[in-house]
Amino acid sequence: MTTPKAELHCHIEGATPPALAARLATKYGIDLSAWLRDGRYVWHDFSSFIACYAAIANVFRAEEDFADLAETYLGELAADGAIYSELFVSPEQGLAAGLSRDAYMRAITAGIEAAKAKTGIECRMVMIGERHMGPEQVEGAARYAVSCGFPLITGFNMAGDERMGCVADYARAFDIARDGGLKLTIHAGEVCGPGSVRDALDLVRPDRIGHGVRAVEEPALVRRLADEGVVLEVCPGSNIALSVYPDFRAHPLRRLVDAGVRVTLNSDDPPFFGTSLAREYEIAESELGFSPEETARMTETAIAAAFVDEETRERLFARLRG
Ligand SMILES: Nc1ncnc2[nH]cnc12
Ligand SMILES: [Zn+2]
Repeated sequence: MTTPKAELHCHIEGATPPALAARLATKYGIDLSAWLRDGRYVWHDFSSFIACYAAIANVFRAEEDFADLAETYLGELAADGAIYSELFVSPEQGLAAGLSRDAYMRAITAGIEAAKAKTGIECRMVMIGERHMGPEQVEGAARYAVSCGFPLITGFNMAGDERMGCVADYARAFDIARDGGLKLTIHAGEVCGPGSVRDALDLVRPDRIGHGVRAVEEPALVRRLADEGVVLEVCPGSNIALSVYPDFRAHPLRRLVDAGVRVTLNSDDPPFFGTSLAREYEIAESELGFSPEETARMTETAIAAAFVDEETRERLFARLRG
C-alpha cells in the first residue's frame, strides 16, 4: 500500500500537465510557442517562471476546463496515496477566461467533488492574491474570498513575486481575510531572505508559511519558528528548480527539522518543476536523508495544520492511523 500523504501547497493552474496546456491552446487558437516546447514548460529564472505560469494559466477558457484540471490533479494525488489536498485558487483566472469569479469557483468545486466521489480525497481551497499585481488586487481577492460563499474556501494566501513591495502594504488584505474567518498562509522566505519571513510573522501573523526555508539564514528566526509552532509548507523540488539552492545537499530541510521547526512536503507547481507530491516524499527520503517514519510525521503535521474543521481533522487522522 502507498504511504498516506497530504499536500498543503499546490497552485492548481501550476498543476496543468503540458499535454493539457497544448490541447487547450490548439482548441482556443492560443500561441504558446514561447512557453511550451517539446512537451516541457520553458522558463529559466524566477521572473520567467512567473511569466510562463501566467501564460499557461491563461489557456483555460471554459468552466469544464477548470473542473477537469482539478478532478484530474486530485485523482492523480489520490492514486499516489494522498488523503488530503489544499489547492491554491485564483478566481481572477475566471475573469481572464471570459467567465466570472463565481464560474471559476463553481468549476473548481465541481472538480473537487467529482474527485472526492471517486477516490475519497478530501480537499479545501486557499484563495490566492498575487503580490506582483499590487495591494489593491490582493485586497480584492481577500474581499471576494470572505464574501463569495463557497464553503470549501478555508484559507487565504499571497503568492507571486516576493521581491515586489513590502509585506506591510498587504497587511490589510490579510486583516480582511482573518476577520472573515479564514486561516492564513503567505509565500515568504523563498526568493527573499529571513527579513521577509520576519515581516510575515510580525505583520500577517500567519498560521503557516509557504516555503520559509530561507529563515535558516538567521538562527534566532529559526528558534522563533520552532517556539511559535509555525508550520512551513516546504517544496524541495521547487526550490532546486528555481535555484533557491544549487542542489539537494544544500537544501536546509534537515537543519530546520533538527531545530524543531514543524514542516510539511509539497509539490508547488509540479509539472513546472518536474515533480509530484509522491516525488517530494521520495526526495525527502533518498536525497535529504529522512526516514519513512520522519516523512510520516510530516504528513501528520500537514493534517494537524490543515485548514479544516476539527471533525474533518479527526477523520483524516483516523485514516492516517488506518
Ligand atoms: N513558487 C512560487 N512562488 C511564488 N509564487 C508562485 N506562484 C506559483 N508558484 C509560485
Ligand atoms: Zn507556491
